[in-house]
Amino acid sequence: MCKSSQLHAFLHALPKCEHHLHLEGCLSPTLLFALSAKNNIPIPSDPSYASIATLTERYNNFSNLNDFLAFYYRALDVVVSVDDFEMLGWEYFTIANRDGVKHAEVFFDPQSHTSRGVSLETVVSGFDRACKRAEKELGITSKLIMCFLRHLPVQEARVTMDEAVKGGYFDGEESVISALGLDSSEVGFRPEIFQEMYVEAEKRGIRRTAHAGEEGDPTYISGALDGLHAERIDHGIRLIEDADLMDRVIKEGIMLTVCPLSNVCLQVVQHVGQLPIRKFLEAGVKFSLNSDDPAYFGGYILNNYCAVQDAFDLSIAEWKTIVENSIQGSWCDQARKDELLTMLKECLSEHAAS
Ligand SMILES: Nc1ncnc2[nH]cnc12
Ligand SMILES: [Zn+2]
Repeated sequence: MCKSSQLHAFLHALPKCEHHLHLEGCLSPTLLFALSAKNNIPIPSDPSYASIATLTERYNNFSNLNDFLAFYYRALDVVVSVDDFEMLGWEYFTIANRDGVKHAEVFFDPQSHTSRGVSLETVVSGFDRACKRAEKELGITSKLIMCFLRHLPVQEARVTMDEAVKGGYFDGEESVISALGLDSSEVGFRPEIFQEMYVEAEKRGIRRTAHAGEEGDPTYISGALDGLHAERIDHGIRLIEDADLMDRVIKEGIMLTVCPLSNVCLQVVQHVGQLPIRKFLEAGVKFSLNSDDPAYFGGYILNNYCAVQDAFDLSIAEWKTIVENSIQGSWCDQARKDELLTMLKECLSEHAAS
């Protein structure tokens, strides 16, 4: 709940688009223990995994991105079947629906599963089922974004991409996987390393984004733009450190997918008020607000909207800008964007009348 309960209702009602959400980051301690029991796969012996409560407590104390990622990858051992992946995806969509998400472009990390002997087909089939069910039962439209793990050798990304192409999942915006992303440990793993795959994806009509400027300096952002032809930047908050690059991002209309609670949990900033939200709004940098790995970072998208409101006391006009930009920066078709813009207009009128 936000400090202002009237604004909480308004933020709740806004038609949200989420662009930075790792489906694997929705594996809550409760679901981890449930899948461990169901699949008879032991929980790690580390004392942090003694109970749901100790694990939740450990999740409140990440020291940085790599500290978090070790828990994120280890937890995945319990996710093995198509049903498990569907359950994980469905966990996200049901909570996203509660929070007012209408359109979601969600990441998944195939290499974190294929390295354990789980096939790409199993992963994609399960997540795709969750996406289709979300559209049918909740009216949430979605896209799947396949991410390469940048800490692994580039040849392994090549193998993953070849497999996606061979499986018929990766050929144009309308295919099961409609976009490419890049995630995992950032510093030391520059975006340009993955250029070859991004060039091929562009030729295939695949949309492109990359994590950059989360822990890495602004050259990681320019590297993703120049080297990968990224159309969006995930996180990107360190853009604020380079005025010329910021001008370029504004001119080219590149949208950042900002994740406020994630940045606090991973100690990129000490509190949400330190994020350049107001500076981005004043300068005209487009951004959406997102939850990243909500099972680990203490909140889903509405918690992120509320945290920004509590820290910056934004006006209704500023929220209109944020939500409009997040609709326009989505990769859905124009008809869907028009529907979302109409929902936004209705939400604003209702708020004005209240
Ligand atoms: N915040 C994040 N940054 C990089 N890789 C990730 N994988 C899951 N969450 C991530
Ligand atoms: Zn992320």
